[in-house]
Order: sequence, then C-alpha cells, then structure tokens
Amino acid sequence: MTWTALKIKSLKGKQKITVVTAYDALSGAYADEAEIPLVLVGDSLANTVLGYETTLPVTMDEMIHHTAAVSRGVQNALVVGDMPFMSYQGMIGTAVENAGRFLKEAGADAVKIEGGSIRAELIETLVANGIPVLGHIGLTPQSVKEFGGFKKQGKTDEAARKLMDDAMVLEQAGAFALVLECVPDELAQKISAALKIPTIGIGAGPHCDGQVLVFTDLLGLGRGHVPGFVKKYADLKPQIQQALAAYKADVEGGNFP
Ligand SMILES: Nc1nc(=O)c2c([nH]1)NC[C@@H]1CN(c3ccc(C(=O)N[C@@H](CCC(=O)O)C(=O)O)cc3)CN21
Ligand SMILES: CC(C)C(=O)C(=O)O
Ligand SMILES: [Mg+2]
Repeated sequence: MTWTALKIKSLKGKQKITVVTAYDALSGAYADEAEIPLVLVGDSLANTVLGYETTLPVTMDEMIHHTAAVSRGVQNALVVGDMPFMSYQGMIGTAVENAGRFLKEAGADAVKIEGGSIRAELIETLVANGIPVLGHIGLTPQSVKEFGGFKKQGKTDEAARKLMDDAMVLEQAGAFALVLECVPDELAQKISAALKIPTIGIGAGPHCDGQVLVFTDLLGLGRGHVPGFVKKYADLKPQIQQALAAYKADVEGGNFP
C-alpha cells in the first residue's frame, strides 16, 4: 500500500491512524517497515537530534536535508515535512515557495503547518496548488514564547470555542487531517466528532482518529525533557550505554579485536 493524503483522510471511522516522527533514512525505514502509514519529519528534529533547546532555531535547509533522507528510507508511508518557524509566517508567496521545496527537493508528500484560522488563506493556496496540508492546533510549540511554556491549551470555555472554530476553518480550507496537541480529552473528542477529516492526537486523549509520537520518545532514546503523555515502547538508552561501555572496556582491556 502506497499512502496518499487522500487515503489517510479516508481512514476516518475505519482505522485509527498511527503516526511517528522520523529524522533520517534509518528512522524512516524502521517506521516504514513497521507499516506505519504516516511519517512526520517533525521540526522536533531541532531538540531530539540536532541539540537545540526548542524547535525555533531549525532552518528550512536543515528540514529539507533531513526530509530528503527520510524519503530515501521510506517506500510506502506518506512523508510529511513540518514547516519550520518563520518559513510560512510572513508573505504567502514565500510560504508557498518553502512548502514547494519539501515536495520538489526533499521527496515529501505533504507539509504540516502550525496555527488555526490565521493559516486558512495559506492552506487554501497550498491545496489549490497541489500541496496537501496537515494542520496543527492546540499546543503549537513554535509559539512557546507566546504561550510562556509547553502548557495544555483549550482549558477555558473561550479557548475551547476558539480551537473548535479553528478546526472547522482548517477543514474548510482543505487540510487533509489535523494534529491536536495537548488539549483536554473532552475537547479533542468534540472536535473529532465535529470534523469530517481525521484528528491526530498527542497529549489529547483516546478519542482522536489517530495518534502521533516522537521516535526518540517512544523508543526511550531521548536525552532532554520527555513530555508526560509519552508511552515508552522500549527503553533503548541503557542498552546503548551498556554496549558502548562494553566496547570501550574490551578495547582498553585488549579483548577486542
Ligand atoms: N522529544 C519531543 N517530544 C515531543 O512530543 C515534542 C518535542 N520533542 N518537541 C516539539 C514538541 C514540544 N512538545 C511538548 C514539549 C513539552 C511538553 C510538556 O512538558 N508538557 C507538560 C504538560 C503541561 C500541562 O499539562 O499543562 C508535561 O509535563 O507533559 C508537551 C509537549 C511536543 N513536541
Ligand atoms: C509532535 C509532532 C506533532 C511535531 O510537530 C513534531 O514532532 O515536530
Ligand atoms: Mg513540529
């Protein structure tokens, strides 16, 4: 099965959608071989593997470089490039050009864009020009300076209404699916029920149409802060540490080679 944005969209109500991030050909190939239908080259690249504190510093050129590597490792999954901070917030023309680079230079199938109704015009333009878009609302980490931290969103009635409105506007603008990050379970449930496009949750409870986790978080490879919603499906960090320590001991002790 080779995935398209349209096929992902049509999974709503039929099959829960698994999404994982990947950052290079190796992680992309592992995700693809697990038959995960959607691989997101997250701008979490910045803090998971490039050593930055937040997602803000990662550049278009870095995202293109890593997305191209993921595309080389993936056969069947839909590859979605996460548009980095300041690559789409200015002029629409510049945003379209940057989105186009993900498809043209990096082999991506779609792009992800953070933000609600403020992105409607851009998303309409991208979709009209053949670039499928995954929306992303709730805790949008590129706005961490505005939010004042990585906090749950949509907790007041007013904030919840705004997120519901944003979700409807993004569906109307043509997004093929929508990431809901760190919103109350009940709000995610309401938004998922109200939309015809699938919702992909992260820290958004069990009622979304799909789930996304960061590759390094779910494998227990992470070095920095791991969000509380993460479920670790393996604990690889101690194994790597032990293997490296055993190798060093062998070399220093004259036991290898
Ligand atoms: N490794 C990693 N995993 C991620 O899921 C992730 C990234 N990096 N980088 C980009 C964004 C940032 N994300 C984050 C980062 C921190 C929290 C966090 O610490 N949240 C608090 C909850 C606070 C509240 O409930 O108000 C937590 O303790 O989980 C959440 C999402 C999600 N994304
Ligand atoms: C956590 C997901 C949704 C993301 O945006 C990222 O990994 O950058
Ligand atoms: Mg991101």
